[in-house]
Amino acid sequence: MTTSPPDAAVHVRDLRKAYAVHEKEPGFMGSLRSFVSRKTRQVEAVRGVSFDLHPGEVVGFLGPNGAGKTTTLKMLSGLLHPSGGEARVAGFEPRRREAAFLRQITLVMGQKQQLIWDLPALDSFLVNQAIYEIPDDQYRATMREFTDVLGLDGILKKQVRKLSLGERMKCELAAALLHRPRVLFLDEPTIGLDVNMQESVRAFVRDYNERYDATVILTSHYMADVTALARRILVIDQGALVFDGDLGSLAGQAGAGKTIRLQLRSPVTAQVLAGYGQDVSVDGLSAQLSVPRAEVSERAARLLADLDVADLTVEDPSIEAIMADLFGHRTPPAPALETV
Ligand SMILES: Nc1ncnc2c1ncn2[C@@H]1O[C@H](COP(=O)(O)OP(=O)(O)OP(=O)(O)O)[C@@H](O)[C@H]1O
Repeated sequence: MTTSPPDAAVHVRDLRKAYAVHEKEPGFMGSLRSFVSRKTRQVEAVRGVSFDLHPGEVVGFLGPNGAGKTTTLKMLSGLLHPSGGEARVAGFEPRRREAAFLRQITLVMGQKQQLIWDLPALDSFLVNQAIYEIPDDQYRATMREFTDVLGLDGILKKQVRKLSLGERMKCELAAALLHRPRVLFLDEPTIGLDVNMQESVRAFVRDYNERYDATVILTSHYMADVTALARRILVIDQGALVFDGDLGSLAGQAGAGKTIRLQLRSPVTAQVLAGYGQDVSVDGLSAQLSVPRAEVSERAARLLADLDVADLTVEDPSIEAIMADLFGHRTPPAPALETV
């Protein structure tokens, strides 16, 4: 067993999880056969993941569908027992689910809800106040703060079932953070929300992180969440950590090109620009193209020399482009808006 660095908020070494999956042929005969002899297959969802997070760090946890993100977060919050390896969160072993540990963490799953459906959110908050033994003055202060940052005025006394998806998600977040946890596991916290609501959730998470120096692990299919909140990125693929670093290095590793944006003084066709780079698009006197990272200066110099350019800017590739480079067709599109 390794010892965790004394200041690590999250310490993970060689963490593993294998699920036993029962397999059954389709149809009635399949059911009969599986009744007589049951076939079991091991799915290695997480295969030896290691990382450390220091207090206050916000990391984006990315990977294609089925990579092992949710399984890792469930192990770190103690909902699943690892098949091997070691995890410590805020100094606790998550699998023991000690009360003192549960007071330090929260797990928010955008697809699941903890609020009581038929009651106003305020009632669920009071239940959480009792469960986490939050003193009255702290409860009132936190409620004031969350109401302010999340704009909860006017929705707390409505039945949860009557709230819009975005209003409900705001209440879910407030309920999950009411006990002021120091470590946040946020699994798709903005899923299905419209762009404004996604921005409110991001602003809330940013504010909470700064106010309480909270450590945050965030998974999201909306890359804007990740770029807005996280400086460090962990990428998991088929249960293994394949990247740990900043966005710029991830772009370098993925081999994604840079984007050159042009403002032209006289029109140029896409065919002409195709001689300078790829993924060319032209809209009147504006154009953009993608060029290999190592050749940015040479291509930019040629464009400036050959064409009548009013302005030229160079941008890093979007994180969507990076993930597409890394995982190609396995990268899921952002989910469609959910209706409730
Ligand atoms: N309860 C379970 N029983 C069996 N297999 C499971 C179970 N939960 C997850 N898996 C499998 O483990 C693997 C990892 O799943 P996990 O949900 O952790 O991935 P993920 O990265 O969160 O994916 P997504 O982005 O689609 O939510 C997948 O192959 C999945 O099918």
